[in-house]
Amino acid sequence: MASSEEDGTNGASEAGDEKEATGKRRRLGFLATAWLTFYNIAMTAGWLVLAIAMVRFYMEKGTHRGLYKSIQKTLKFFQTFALLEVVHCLIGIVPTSVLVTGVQVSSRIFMVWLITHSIKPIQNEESVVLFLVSWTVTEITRYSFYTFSLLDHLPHFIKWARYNFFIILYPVGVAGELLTIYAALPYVKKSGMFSVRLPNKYNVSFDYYYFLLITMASYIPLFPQLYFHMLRQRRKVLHGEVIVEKDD
Ligand SMILES: CCCCCCCCCCCCC[C@@H](O)CC(=O)SCCNC(=O)CCNC(=O)[C@H](O)C(C)(C)COP(=O)(O)OP(=O)(O)OC[C@H]1O[C@@H](n2cnc3c(N)ncnc32)[C@H](O)[C@@H]1OP(=O)(O)O
Repeated sequence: MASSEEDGTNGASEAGDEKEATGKRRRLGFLATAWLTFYNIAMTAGWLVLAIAMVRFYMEKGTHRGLYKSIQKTLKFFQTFALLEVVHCLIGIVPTSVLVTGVQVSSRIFMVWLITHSIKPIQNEESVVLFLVSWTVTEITRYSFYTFSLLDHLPHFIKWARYNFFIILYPVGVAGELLTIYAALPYVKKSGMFSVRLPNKYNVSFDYYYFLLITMASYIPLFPQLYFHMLRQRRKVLHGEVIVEKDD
């Protein structure tokens, strides 16, 4: 964890940040900046709507049962819209790796469409709330961070939150996702859904149950890479490591 001294800014680094932001806008061009600003504002608003809907639901009903059903349309829309993030990387308007973004976005799309949407009996699992809450807090922070950065008015708290909340929210979200997939396994095995059995005219077989087991196992090598990527970003942004390297 960073100390407040490490996280705080001083005059020199603030001036550096400002110069860097202006440089970034110039590099991006007007159209890309305008699009990203619109995209980030829309996504912040979308996830804020989701947060408000979840809090209102819980306050009115006093239970998490039925929560997923009540927010699913908004969730599906905004999480699917996030596929554009892969496009942003591919066309080079954001400097993030296509692979890192691809893994992050595809795992979310997979959770939304191929797990929670498709397997109705698991929609009331507590683990669904776990990943919904951690995704929502993360995305409100992340998209507002990008928006304020593009507008050159980044409050320190948003920057701090972007590069600290994930330390807890990432493992919590991953735990929620894995527990939800785990809860889905018996239903998938019993129903044989999305599976293709032999014999068939194409002579191929696919077992969704084993696919889910492999997917769960793939979190072991993939999640640490995303987590360490974020830790590196945190060191760069909050501790100014790259700025020091550039000055050298
Ligand atoms: C088909 C089945 C697939 C199954 C796969 C199974 C394996 C899955 C394993 C992985 C599990 C992940 C689970 C996950 O869903 C759980 C959660 O999310 S829980 C909640 C907590 N989550 C997080 O904290 C997520 C953190 N992730 C991210 O932030 C991003 O998605 C990530 C791509 C990982 C990192 O983002 P990035 O590299 O972009 O970091 P930065 O924010 O520091 O940005 C770098 C620079 O890019 C600029 N940028 C990026 N996006 C924008 C934008 N939209 N608008 C403007 N600018 C943008 C940013 O400003 C930085 O620029 P610079 O360096 O110049 O300052």
